[in-house]
Amino acid sequence: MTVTVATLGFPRIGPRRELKVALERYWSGKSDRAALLATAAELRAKSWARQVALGVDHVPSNDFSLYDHVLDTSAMVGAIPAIYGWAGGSVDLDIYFAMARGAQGDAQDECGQGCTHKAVDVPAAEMTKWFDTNYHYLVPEFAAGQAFALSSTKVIDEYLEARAQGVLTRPVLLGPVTFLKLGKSQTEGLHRQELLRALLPVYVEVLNRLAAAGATWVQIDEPCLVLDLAAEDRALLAEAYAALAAAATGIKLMLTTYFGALGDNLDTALVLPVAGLHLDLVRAPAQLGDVLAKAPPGLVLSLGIIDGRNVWRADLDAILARLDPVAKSGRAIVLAPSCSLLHTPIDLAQENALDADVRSWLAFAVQKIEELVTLARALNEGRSAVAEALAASSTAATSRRTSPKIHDQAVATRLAQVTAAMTRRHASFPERRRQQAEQLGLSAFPTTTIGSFPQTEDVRKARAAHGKGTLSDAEYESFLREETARTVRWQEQIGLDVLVHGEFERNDMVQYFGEQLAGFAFTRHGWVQSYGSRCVRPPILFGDVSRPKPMTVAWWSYAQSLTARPMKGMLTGPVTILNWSFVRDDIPRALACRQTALAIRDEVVDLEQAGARIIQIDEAALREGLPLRRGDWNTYLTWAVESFRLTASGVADRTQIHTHMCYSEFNDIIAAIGDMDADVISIETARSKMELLGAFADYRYPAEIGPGVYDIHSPRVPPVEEMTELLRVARTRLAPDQIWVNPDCGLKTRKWPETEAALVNMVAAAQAARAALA
Ligand SMILES: Nc1nc2c(c(=O)[nH]1)N[C@@H](CNc1ccc(C(=O)N[C@@H](CCC(=O)N[C@@H](CCC(=O)N[C@@H](CCC(=O)O)C(=O)O)C(=O)O)C(=O)O)cc1)CN2
Ligand code: MET
Ligand SMILES: [Zn+2]
Repeated sequence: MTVTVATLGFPRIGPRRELKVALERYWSGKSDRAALLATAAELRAKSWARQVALGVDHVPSNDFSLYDHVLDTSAMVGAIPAIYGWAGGSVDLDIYFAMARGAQGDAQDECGQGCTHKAVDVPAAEMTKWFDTNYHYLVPEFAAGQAFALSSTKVIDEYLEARAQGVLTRPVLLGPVTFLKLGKSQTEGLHRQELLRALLPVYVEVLNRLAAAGATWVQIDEPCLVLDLAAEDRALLAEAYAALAAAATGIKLMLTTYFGALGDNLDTALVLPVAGLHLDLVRAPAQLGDVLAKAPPGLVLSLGIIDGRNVWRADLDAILARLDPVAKSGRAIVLAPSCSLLHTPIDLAQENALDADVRSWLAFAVQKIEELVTLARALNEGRSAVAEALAASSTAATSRRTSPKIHDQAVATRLAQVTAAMTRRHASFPERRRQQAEQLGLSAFPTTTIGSFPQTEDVRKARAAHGKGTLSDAEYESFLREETARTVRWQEQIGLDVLVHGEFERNDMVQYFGEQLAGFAFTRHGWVQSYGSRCVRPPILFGDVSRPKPMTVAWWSYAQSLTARPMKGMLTGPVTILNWSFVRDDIPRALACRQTALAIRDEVVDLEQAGARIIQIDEAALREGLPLRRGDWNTYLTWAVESFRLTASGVADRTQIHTHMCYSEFNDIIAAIGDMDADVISIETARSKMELLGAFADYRYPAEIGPGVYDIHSPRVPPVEEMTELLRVARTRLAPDQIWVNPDCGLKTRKWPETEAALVNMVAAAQAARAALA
């Protein structure tokens, strides 16, 4: 039987982030809807054509999104919260982007049809991490009596669009059970079974329309199948797929799982009435044996054997050795990446500045597809048909394994000398707190920000020019100094208590450190979507990590020299550096993390020596690194927390260590957060209205907390009363002397006008809280 090749999803942003540019132009009013939609269509056409040219048999459609595929699904089924004022019918772009980004005033109204729009002031929907990735989705919201109706025909439209270009695609849908599981309801006790029963007719309608349009296969993603599931979830899956199989005409479903093993859900998955099943054999290689033993003979297996979550070139010989017996068994198989290629950069061919050795060890989305096609040809036509490609793969694997670039004896020696004492502060928190209060002398409800200030076009342009050499080192430096000085003065002026330098010199909180640490490589165009138009270029951790020289001390010293108020030292922690990088797969993650911890520890000590009284070590990604299965949590949390403590514990008791985590689910890991033993933690709480403080209160979290009162993900300016109210709620959960006042996260994505207005309001809210205390 012929082995075929599928991609489960291709990056949406375009090789040069064309989608980002088009979206931001549209949002700022510099272009119109037609221009945005034309760019989007062009990107889709190019990505389909490219995949066809590379030899993909099952090219996906509806993997593209203007913002997020979960939001697309909410639009498809008409799950639009009442605050967005949707009147039914098809969900238009204004509502779509209001859900994605919030909306304020009438600035965004550009229907251009002469209708009078009311001024709107709505917050964005909640955004959270997609499984254990750095991709964020918009959380679906379900109301009491939630009804569903087909409200966006995007999936059908894009199928037809590709078809018109001669490409018969396999449309991608987010499966109904995962969709419901990712969502939340404002009403307690809203039954998921009722929701599912209301939802299924929409899915049936979509499948029938796709069938009518000519689709034969549909990829239906149910990554919830790799999570710990309750009996109730399993029942929902059974009910959902029975209904889809019974009602949908002629469509074959490829049930797609990724990011882990089916594990104890395998039997559940295998009895679902679907035509195919996709397995992540990178995260969970061992499951292939079980599946082969148990799967009904007619079930098409899609084998996810190329890593969709990392950038390493595959060892094709090793993979072929595993595939041979499956191919010979006569079962229909499809070769695929482990998951959508959304999480990898697009094309290594664009990288001409990478170290040649490191480059030869890498594969981005395009190269991964080439690997899949090579593997399929080896199985279909024999190895000799692709001898050259196989030899190149094998040479690269050997080169990487034996390269002197990845080992550093000094790092190994230093790691061997780490003691338990190095992971503990000297005194316990109450004693540290006393010393810190004495040294800092802050008032109640101290105000601060999380670190970054707006990364304006000017800042980015200056950095780009400096990179190109058209702006000299001295010019760039003096530009950054001026930005920093202005920002420090402004923070003093509006009355913030603890200041930051603004991070203008940083391209990104992880990449900036990656560029200065030994053991990391970085790309020019290796962008990966994080949310909406926002992208990151994850550094590539390929070797042992060390810090050749101080990284942030000079900028901190300059900023502190401008003010008498405490200036926070600002660092990214080792767990976050690790989780937001592409990490080597030849040593355990825990070890790479410890190496990074030692490097950042050196920076912490140097900042203290330079005079820093407060040092913030951001661990924004600690939670997203949590394994998807509860049974694996402890191991991870143990080494992650230990790495943080190793980083933070080189300082005196009077030095205040802050950490920052911008997410809102702590209930499950609050004990580990406590074990980190930070003096102050800032967290994201504005969108969830302080919901998560319950976890801290129940745990009797002893240290100080800055629950974010300003949702920085949206241009919306929160009024004083809104933040005062959030602080009032915080006071019902925490002791007044525990509370700091700060935004949810850094302000790099914001513009100055809204930032200024919001922070002035925030300071006023803190003053109101102080007054209420007196
Ligand atoms: N790594 C990481 N993950 C994270 C976060 C984070 O901050 N970092 N925050 C959370 C939310 N996610 C976010 C992800 C990205 C951005 C973000 O702002 N990204 C920027 C890019 C940041 C960057 O690397 N900037 C570079 C490159 C900027 C650039 O585009 N330069 C132009 C040229 C500039 C010009 O001429 O205008 C180019 O290279 O083409 C720089 O400043 O130097 C963007 O998409 O716009 C924000 C939040 C969770 N995950
Ligand atoms: N210090 C960083 C900033 O303010 C923390 C961001 S967490 C994603 O941008
Ligand atoms: Zn943050």
